[in-house]
Amino acid sequence: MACVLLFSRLLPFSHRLTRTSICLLSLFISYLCYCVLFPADTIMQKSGDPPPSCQRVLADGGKRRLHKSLSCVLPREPKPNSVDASRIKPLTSLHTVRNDTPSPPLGNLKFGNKKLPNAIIVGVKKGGTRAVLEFIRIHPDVRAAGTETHFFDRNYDRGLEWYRGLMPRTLESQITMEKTPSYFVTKETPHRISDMSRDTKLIVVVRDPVTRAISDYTQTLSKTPELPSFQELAFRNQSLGIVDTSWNAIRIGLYALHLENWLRFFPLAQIHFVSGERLITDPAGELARVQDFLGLKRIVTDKHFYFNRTKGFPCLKKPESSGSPRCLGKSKGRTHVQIDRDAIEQLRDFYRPYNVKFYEMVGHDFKWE
Ligand SMILES: Nc1ncnc2c1ncn2[C@@H]1O[C@H](COP(=O)(O)OS(=O)(=O)O)[C@@H](OP(=O)(O)O)[C@H]1O
Repeated sequence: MACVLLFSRLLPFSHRLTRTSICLLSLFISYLCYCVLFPADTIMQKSGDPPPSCQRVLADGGKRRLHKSLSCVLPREPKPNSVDASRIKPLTSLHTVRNDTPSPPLGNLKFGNKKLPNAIIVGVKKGGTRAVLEFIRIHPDVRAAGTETHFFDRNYDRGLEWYRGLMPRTLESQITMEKTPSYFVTKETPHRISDMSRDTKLIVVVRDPVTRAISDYTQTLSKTPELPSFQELAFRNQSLGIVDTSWNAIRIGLYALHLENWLRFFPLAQIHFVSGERLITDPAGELARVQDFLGLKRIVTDKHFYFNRTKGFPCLKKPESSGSPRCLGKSKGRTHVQIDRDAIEQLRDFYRPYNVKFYEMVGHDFKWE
């Protein structure tokens, strides 16, 4: 329309112009018409300047213009690795879990933030710590570091920001967890965790110390076949029944002694003890108590477990990440080395007073006989 008007105004004078002038004039008019029909921002988009997501929203038209401007302006977060991304729950499912949870800010909508852990599985080695972590992380309000960080025992010099960097991204409504079983027997760990936050919730998976020691030995033997026999390591003098408490596999099982150190920094109410034995016979029951302790809705239930006869342990029916049933790896649930009955009886006698003391301290009889 603008082109036609312009032509009709200029035409009466054109007869006075030379052929060249007419040509130049037509070119100029064509340029003017082009500018009117294709405004500048459309041309920029077509040149590929804005990110693809912005282009797509623009193509939807004016109705979604606000949406467009937010998605284009928000800083783009780096893509997390595929495991992390698959573990992030859609917001809709979170809201069915906790209706009182306020919506996260728009910037965190997709990936959340890395936070220091609210809860740590601090022990004990070979108690069943991996099972507890894998089972609790099915919960949509829990996210966990996949590997043992060993921050409070081996990597403390690296600082809390390094530690935070190992954590998965969480939404405001989710809690962050990690597990490093050696924490329970490391002298410095309780006060270091307390320095990070006195509110940290602690979980200890305990198991009959005799079975635990044999499990520990079986694992070491699988890596070091030339290892001396269990009896040689466990006793200073087996005929006199003198146990070698300097051997780690024995020392770890002195739960009462280690717990004393923790109680100097944390109240008992802030420590939850999982029975490693019941974790195998009744995983849902133990997980119900863990969820209560963490202040979570009971979402992980017996529906999530089945007993795998080949493995001889409970396995997950449908883990969060893959959607197919899954058991723990081969290093969990190994066949133990055979230890003669006398040695086992001697170790039971040795541990008995420590166990009784431990039951008194925690107010629960774990019945390790
Ligand atoms: N569901 C399920 N599947 C497999 N294994 C299970 C399960 N629940 C508990 N357990 C017991 O966990 C024991 C290993 O304990 P941890 O995970 O704490 O070991 S480690 O300290 O991290 O190496 C492991 O010890 P071993 O049987 O001696 O290998 C298991 O008895």
